[in-house]
Amino acid sequence: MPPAAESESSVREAEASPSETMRGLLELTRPGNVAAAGVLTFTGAFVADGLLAPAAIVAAVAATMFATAAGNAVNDYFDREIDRINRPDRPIPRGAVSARGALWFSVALFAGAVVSAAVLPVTAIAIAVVNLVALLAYTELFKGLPGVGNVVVAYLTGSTFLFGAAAVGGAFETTVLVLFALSAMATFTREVTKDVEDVAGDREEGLRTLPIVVGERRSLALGVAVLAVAVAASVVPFVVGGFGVVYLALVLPADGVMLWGAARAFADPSAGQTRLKQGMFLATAAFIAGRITASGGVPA
Ligand SMILES: CC(C)=CCC/C(C)=C/CC/C(C)=C/CC/C(C)=C/COC[C@H](O)COP(=O)(O)O
Ligand SMILES: CC(C)=CCC/C(C)=C/CC/C(C)=C/CC/C(C)=C/COP(=O)(O)OP(=O)(O)O
Ligand SMILES: [Mg+2]
Repeated sequence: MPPAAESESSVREAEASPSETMRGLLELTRPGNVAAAGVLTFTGAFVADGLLAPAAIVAAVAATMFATAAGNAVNDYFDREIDRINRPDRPIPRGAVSARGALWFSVALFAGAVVSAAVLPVTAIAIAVVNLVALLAYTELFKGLPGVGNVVVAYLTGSTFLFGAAAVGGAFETTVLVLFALSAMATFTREVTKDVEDVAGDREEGLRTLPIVVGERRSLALGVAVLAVAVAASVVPFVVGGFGVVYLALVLPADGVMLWGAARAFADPSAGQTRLKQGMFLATAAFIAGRITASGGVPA
């Protein structure tokens, strides 16, 4: 960052009160995502093994929540110039948190993730190591490559199911793998939609995101195709995973909301990505309800 800009942002930082800074730090973590990622991790463990290993579940959920918070905070640190254009209301561009403060905050959160994951089985530790490296490398290495950043975020989000299941020794249960695939595909579609929403700032910063390289409509069409596959596959946990009809009663409306969001994105990417997220959270509830009402097929 050039000295003048640095001094300008430090002037704004000097105006931030302690309460504004605390609120800014909390906002950096994107607490809604942190909570949701924790729920996904719990769901992976629950689907794989029920509640038979509570200590491992707690450690896995904590690791995921620390890692997601850390990833969001370090993403805003690296994105601070782009966000001055795309998201001027985010904590760093608005001066609530200094860039250096955000960086050290993310380091502390990453340390929490490492300590929490260290007590888990080796498969879970391996997933955590891969994820922590991917989170650190995402913005600088992957985000600016067409489609690659979207795939990385999609993997990271889906991996929470694998991580939770690995924490209790069931990482590769069929149903867990299906939930991994469903959430990864839906997240890919939402990430592409968010890139369409962010084209202005991303182009200004020279990022070669999918919409910038292949066009916005083609990118959105790819997102719809990927989501359609996920929607079609979303009945699998009911057909082969033993998830009850309650699962269908929740996942089918979730599918509808996600498809609605993907279609809406062509006219309004911001509204579309928000709708997609709502559908994804409803689908998460469907997974949990499905496992609670599961019969056969899934461990007691
Ligand atoms: C077809 C079907 C049934 C799909 C399943 C969809 C599903 C359950 C997706 C899970 C999505 C979810 C609840 C993720 C947790 C939150 C999270 C870690 C999201 C990753 O977000 C990265 C994003 O770029 C952050 O941006 P923003 O949300 O705008 O802050
Ligand atoms: C299981 C373990 C140990 C870790 C998983 C950690 C998880 C669930 C990560 C998924 C969420 C995620 C990818 C967070 C990192 C922050 C990120 C990449 C946000 C997206 O950044 P941008 O592409 O800049 O989009 P924004 O415009 O929202 O900033
Ligand atoms: Mg960002």
